[in-house]
Amino acid sequence: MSINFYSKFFPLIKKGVASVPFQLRPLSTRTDLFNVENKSEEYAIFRLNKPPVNSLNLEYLNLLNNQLDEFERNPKLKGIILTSDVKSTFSAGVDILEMYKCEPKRLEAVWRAVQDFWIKLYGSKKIYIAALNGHVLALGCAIAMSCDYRIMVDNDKTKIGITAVLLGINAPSWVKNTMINTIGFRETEKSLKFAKIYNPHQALKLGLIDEIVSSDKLLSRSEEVMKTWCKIPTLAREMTKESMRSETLGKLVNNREVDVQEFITSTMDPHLQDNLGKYLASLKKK
Ligand SMILES: CCCCC/C=C/C/C=C\CCC/C=C/C(=O)SCCNC(=O)CCNC(=O)[C@H](O)C(C)(C)COP(=O)(O)OP(=O)(O)OC[C@H]1O[C@@H](n2cnc3c(N)ncnc32)[C@H](O)[C@@H]1OP(=O)(O)O
Repeated sequence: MSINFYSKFFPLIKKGVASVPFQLRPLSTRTDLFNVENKSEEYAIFRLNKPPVNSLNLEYLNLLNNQLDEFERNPKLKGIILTSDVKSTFSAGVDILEMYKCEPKRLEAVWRAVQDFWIKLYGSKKIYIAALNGHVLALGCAIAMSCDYRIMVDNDKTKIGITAVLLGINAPSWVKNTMINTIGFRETEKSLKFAKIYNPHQALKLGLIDEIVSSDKLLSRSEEVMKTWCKIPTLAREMTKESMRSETLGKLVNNREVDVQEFITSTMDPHLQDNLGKYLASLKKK
């Protein structure tokens, strides 16, 4: 069995990048939109910071994809804690303005960047812990589910879930598969079919998240879990992750064009555009 999981799929994402030689990286990276803090040689904290809700547009997805590549190029780094500096939101998913009244070419680029992000994250051999400080919606929920472990703040007002169906969107098969792998088939069917949104305690009961902690303990608990897992023999942990995830990953890697076309066709549908316009207005009205 191949142990080089990421580089097995990576050339399919961005030809040639897998051969970029390893270089020494700075201790931390800060941009206006995210912050990476290397806590030790072994793990880093990756904080999204695009107020008001960490919505994912093309430029942001490209930036985040570059950062995931950066993590992969560091062989000493074992894990990443993914969280957000934005108050009360982890991520509200794709920037709806990218989907509403959009140009097909731009929409295609957005979707390819979304696919890249999921393939890099779900396919990474490294340990990803999602420290969920706030709302985790739509693609934000798919991102959290693609991590190895989810810890969420204890706040009943915080929401997690995917409500695509309310707007007439059938969630892509790789999102469904990720959810099935997290909470099982029956709960996924109910969750997606009925646009279920959960508070942290409901999500914990379902297995959508793994732990709940008070907000002041979110990072310390995430670091505690990370430190424990960094002690597990790396090769065996990586091989186990690969064997658990390769089938699901391969279903998108080998089917990207169909997934792109399905997304463009469904998003450009006039009925969906109408729904998106109303939905955007309802968000702005609040
Ligand atoms: C189109 C929805 C389809 C659902 C898609 C389902 C997905 C299936 C899974 C994955 C892949 C498929 C394709 C993926 C698509 C998406 O991810 S689309 C994004 C769907 N996201 C949402 O429906 C979340 C919408 N947002 C909210 O519910 C709330 O904003 C909140 C995150 C709970 C935060 O609430 P609050 O703190 O009260 O903040 P406001 O609602 O006032 O929002 C602040 C401003 O941010 C704007 N905004 C919110 N979300 C988005 C977004 N996703 N894209 C762009 N802009 C967003 C909001 O309009 C406010 O703007 P103003 O300040 O009023 O200008």
